[in-house]
Amino acid sequence: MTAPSRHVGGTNGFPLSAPLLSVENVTLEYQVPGRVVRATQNVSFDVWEADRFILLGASGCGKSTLLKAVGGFIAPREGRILLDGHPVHGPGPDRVVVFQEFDQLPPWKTVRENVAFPARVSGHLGRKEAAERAEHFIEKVGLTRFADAYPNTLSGGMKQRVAIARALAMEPRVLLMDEPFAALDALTRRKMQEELLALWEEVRFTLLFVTHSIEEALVVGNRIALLSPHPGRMRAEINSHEWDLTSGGSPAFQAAANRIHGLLFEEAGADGASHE
Ligand SMILES: Nc1ncnc2c1ncn2[C@@H]1O[C@H](COP(=O)(O)OP(=O)(O)OP(=O)(O)O)[C@@H](O)[C@H]1O
Repeated sequence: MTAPSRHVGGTNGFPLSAPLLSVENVTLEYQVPGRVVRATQNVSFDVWEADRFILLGASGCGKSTLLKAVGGFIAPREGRILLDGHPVHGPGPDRVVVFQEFDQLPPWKTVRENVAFPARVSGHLGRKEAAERAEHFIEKVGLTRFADAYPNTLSGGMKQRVAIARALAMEPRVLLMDEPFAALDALTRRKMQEELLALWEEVRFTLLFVTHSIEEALVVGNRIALLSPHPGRMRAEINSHEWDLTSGGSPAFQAAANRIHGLLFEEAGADGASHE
């Protein structure tokens, strides 16, 4: 396993600041009739402010379950999750999730209402302030012309833009994204990755992003946790800040993708028995 990267500095090599989010030895399980399904085992990672941290792994390695646990929807069987040093005990507006599904927006609300309402409730804002914040983020995702439209009149990509604007307008401590672009066509997916990175450049939010695409992980993330399945365990953690949307197809990018593929599948397969 590669050494976990740390935001280190100073002369003694200690982290400059405490992590925003700490996942410490987290084991997650589902109780189903007659048995327990262990989704993750002993998973640990730290996310610092303004990180774009990726959970990458094959289907069933527990990525979504980890995201749900950080969201506070599932309690760890073992281990703990800390946000700003405090244990997570349930959902809260400091952690907002953007899902893959296009139906995550209430269809009876316009784009403007979809973005303003949660911001108003979570931020305890007045109507005017919430409306201003909504306008700001609707503009950031390029949907000003559609502010009065209803979700059913928008494309899949536009709905995801609304979901992102809605989440950012709530100003969460960490934005959780569960394969947000996986249901989009390849061109729209790439465009959305571009837009997300441009938004990050501007807003510098902290992102925890789930994907099973190695390429997407490399371009969207600055750090990547590789998980092996059944149950999900940390296989490795790597830095990926050197890659962006212009890197795709270069020999070095391809080599990085191949290396990750090897870490996820070939090496895991070779010694898989010791991880079960
Ligand atoms: N509600 C549930 N009840 C029982 N088992 C579940 C439930 N949700 C997920 N699991 C199991 O937990 C494990 C991890 O699932 P999870 O959805 O977190 O994986 P994932 O890496 O996100 O997969 P995918 O990429 O396919 O979405 C799997 O074995 C899955 O079958």
